[in-house]
Amino acid sequence: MRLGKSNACPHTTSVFVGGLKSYGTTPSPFFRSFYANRLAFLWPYQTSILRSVFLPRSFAPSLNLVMFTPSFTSLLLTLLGALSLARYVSNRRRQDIYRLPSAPREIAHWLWGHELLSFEHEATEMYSKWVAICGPFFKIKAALFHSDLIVAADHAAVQHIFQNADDYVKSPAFRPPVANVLGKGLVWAEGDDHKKQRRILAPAFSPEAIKGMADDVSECSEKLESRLTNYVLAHGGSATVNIVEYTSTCTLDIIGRVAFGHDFKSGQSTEAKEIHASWTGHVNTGLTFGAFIAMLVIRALPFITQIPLPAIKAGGRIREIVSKLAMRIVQSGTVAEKGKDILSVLIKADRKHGSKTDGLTSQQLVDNVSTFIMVGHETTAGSLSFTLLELARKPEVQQRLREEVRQFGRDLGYDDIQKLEFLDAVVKEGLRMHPASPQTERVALKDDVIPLSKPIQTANGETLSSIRVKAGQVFHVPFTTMNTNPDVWGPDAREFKPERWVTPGGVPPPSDLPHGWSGIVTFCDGPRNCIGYRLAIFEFKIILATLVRSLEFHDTTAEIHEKISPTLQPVTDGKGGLLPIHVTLAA
Ligand code: HEM
Repeated sequence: MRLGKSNACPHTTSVFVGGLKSYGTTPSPFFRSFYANRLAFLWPYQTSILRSVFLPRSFAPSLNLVMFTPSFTSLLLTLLGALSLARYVSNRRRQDIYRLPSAPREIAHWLWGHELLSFEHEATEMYSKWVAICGPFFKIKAALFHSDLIVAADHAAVQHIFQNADDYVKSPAFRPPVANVLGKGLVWAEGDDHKKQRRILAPAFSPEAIKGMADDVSECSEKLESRLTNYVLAHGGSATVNIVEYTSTCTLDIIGRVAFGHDFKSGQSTEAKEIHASWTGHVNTGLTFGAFIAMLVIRALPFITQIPLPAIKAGGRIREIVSKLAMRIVQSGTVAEKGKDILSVLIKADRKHGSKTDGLTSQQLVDNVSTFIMVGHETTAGSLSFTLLELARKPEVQQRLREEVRQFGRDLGYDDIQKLEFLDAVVKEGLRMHPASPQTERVALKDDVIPLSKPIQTANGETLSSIRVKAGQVFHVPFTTMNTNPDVWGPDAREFKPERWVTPGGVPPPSDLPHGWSGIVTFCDGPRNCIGYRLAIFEFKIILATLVRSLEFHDTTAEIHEKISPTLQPVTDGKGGLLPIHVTLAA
């Protein structure tokens, strides 16, 4: 058993601020530490190696003859071999990844490692299987000869990673695509830039601010109810719909109104149609093998996102549409003095403090509005659509929810909705089982010691209650796996059972659950948790209550898969963003 102090590397303690670009042509500290770990030992020999590899023997006389004699080459190779061995041994001594259990090595592909299997299966399905074999902290073989990745589903380890957000950053490979689709707003920012943006934006998501959004949320939900009801009536009282198209137009309407007072007209405005078309293209491209390779190539060569490839252009198009809208409003300065939308709140706060240095720049305002529009509508729509599917598959649960909602009458205000106990349970269960972001990734910026809640028994009988990791180590944190782990939630962990939340002892005690909203990690945790979680939960509840009071949802025979692209997506008959549900009027 070992509990030790962090073995921090003095060269890698700087914070990853501003990303690759802000370092100009100098590699960022992340890259320095990342590549230094792997290649530094070759550096003194670079000239010799390059010459011996690239220059034909006939050129030797013009260089240094000694270098090309066989005895020198064998000496050099022996030296390199000895150095590699010494480095390998020292690395093994300084980190514990070698001692971690591994996902079965025999099923790893020589080129794609375990990563292709994860990509091909349902969201985090393989991680759940490997947790059952290896426990909640293990390694997998990465694709393209990248060093092994650690899958972290251990509660203490995950809390440590999320709380120390300056030391565990989003992967550099993740940032260029984010900048491309969402802009350089809160999701993209790191370090001090992130702290500043977060401090300025947080008041726009306070409980009071969300309460101020209640009318907009209710109106948009009622519009959705009318649209679906009219569609069903027009089809003789029953119809099969792609529920994602309905939920996502509603959540887009809501975020348009609450983010910058814009009406997307129930998906009928030109911008709404363009966003929908570009997003659908983006999702479907993300499901292809080409996208899997692209992700790996971006991981190895992040600058590739500057090249105008079709998939990259599709993401850029979403941003173009949304930023144009946001820019129009920011530049016109026509912010309603009484406006409660996020942009009005931010611009008014900026005016009040008259701060040009401490506030967000116009570009950051626009980038954050783009960010909120995209992450604020597709996420909630994804989890909500799967929750409606669960209700369609469990008619008795759906009926219980309908009865509770109906008892409260039609006008459900912000305070009323908090009193609906079973609605709360359904929403928690939907978010537990179908997190909109099924997994995330972090990279260690410095050497560290990570605590474990479940100690690991090594092959030679040692017990590890903490793990030493080196700078550059990549972690995958599978939220869905953590939320549905039978070791934590019991044998019915993967069943949709909202009643567990209202039954004494139905949910494990907080000490057995991870740190996070309601003991689940759906909204992440720590300084980078979801800033919009209150809005997400509130709109989830209002939309669900509004729909079930007048409509009934039924399962179809369609086989629906749950994939990640880039958020949680239903896939039916190979098509992403398609979740058929049969709808009738509720008795
Ligand atoms: C069911 C709905 C939602 C879920 C499950 C969800 C989940 C998450 C998760 C897991 C993260 C952390 C991602 C990571 O660091 O890897 C996150 C971050 C974020 N979410 Fe959400 N989200 C939802 C809805 C929303 C809404 C409605 C908004 C805004 C209107 C929003 C805005 C954000 C932003 C800006 C971040 C980045 C926060 C930061 O890095 O400081 N999300 N969300």
